[in-house]
Amino acid sequence: MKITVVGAGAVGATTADNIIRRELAEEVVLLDIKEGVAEGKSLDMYQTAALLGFNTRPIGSTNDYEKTKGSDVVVITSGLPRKPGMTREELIGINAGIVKSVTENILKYSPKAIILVVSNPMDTMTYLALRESGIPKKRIIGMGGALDSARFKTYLALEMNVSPNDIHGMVIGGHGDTTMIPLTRLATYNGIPVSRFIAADKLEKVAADTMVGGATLTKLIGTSAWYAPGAASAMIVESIVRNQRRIVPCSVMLNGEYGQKDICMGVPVVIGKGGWEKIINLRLSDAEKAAFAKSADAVRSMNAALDA
Ligand SMILES: NC(=O)C1=CN([C@@H]2O[C@H](COP(=O)(O)OP(=O)(O)OC[C@H]3O[C@@H](n4cnc5c(N)ncnc54)[C@H](O)[C@@H]3O)[C@@H](O)[C@H]2O)C=CC1
Ligand SMILES: O=C([O-])CC(=O)C(=O)O
Repeated sequence: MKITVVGAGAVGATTADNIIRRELAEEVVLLDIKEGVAEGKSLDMYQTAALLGFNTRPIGSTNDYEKTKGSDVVVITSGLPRKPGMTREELIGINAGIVKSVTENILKYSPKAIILVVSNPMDTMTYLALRESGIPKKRIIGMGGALDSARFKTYLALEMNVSPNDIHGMVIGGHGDTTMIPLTRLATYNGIPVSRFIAADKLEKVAADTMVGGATLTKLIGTSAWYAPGAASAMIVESIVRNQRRIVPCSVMLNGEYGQKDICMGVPVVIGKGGWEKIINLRLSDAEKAAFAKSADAVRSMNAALDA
């Protein structure tokens, strides 16, 4: 098994670090355009092997795609992160060009790879990678809902003063400050609806905090987050390489599911060795359906900006 992570910045390096520590592949290639950075970070990571006991070999590359040849899974994190006060959508101008060229280069050397898109605005970048590559849709997955759901569970756990590990919940829709949909109605504390433990107004605040989870961190840190994004990306990679068939909300191409077509958006999917294997069709309430349709309108207008 060989995995490539493109972009050796905050998210890419953290993703690679999580993948390596869990020995998800024999080789992990980290690639960046900045001279020496991927090589340096890979060597730094490899020097933790003697301390942590893993056997995966990280390999750095300054824009040499030959080194990525034959990758089974590729994570694309290259691109600008937002600064405080910005939306993810404002990154489209620069990141679209980066994601397009990276996808082309990757597929030249790894035509069978499953691609996990992380760069923002993620739903549109996922759509772009699929449209430009023309590879089977099940091999292109956008990472957003895994992270948003982790944030949702964390805020629920903090509100209830319980372990996040006992909370189940999903965030679907677009990966944007106003487009994501935390499914409070379906969230549970070990199977028990969280509404039994949290008052309605508090639950609404948890949902609102989840939606601006990325913006809150960006304001605090000065750039966007990387620990949870890296862990979320590695979790999806693990479900692919170990064929765990976990249900994870991911941005995938819809063809009539959830009432939408020709758009990549976050819905629960089964993730296994073939990529996303099937979409789980949730029975949404009327309000949730309306929120999904509104979210789709926003994502669709962002996709239209690709051709503007
Ligand atoms: N989908 C999600 O849930 C999340 C998405 N993101 C997004 O991930 C992206 C990366 O964020 P960070 O790692 O924090 O940024 P960063 O600035 O730390 O790293 C980005 C890296 O990409 C590299 N890069 C730029 N153009 C490249 C190219 N053509 N080929 C290879 N490498 C190239 C840069 O040199 C830099 O090292 C951003 O677009 C950010 O918005 C971040 C967190 C969560
Ligand atoms: O907030 C951002 O710009 C980065 C991101 O997508 C997240 O952390 O959810």
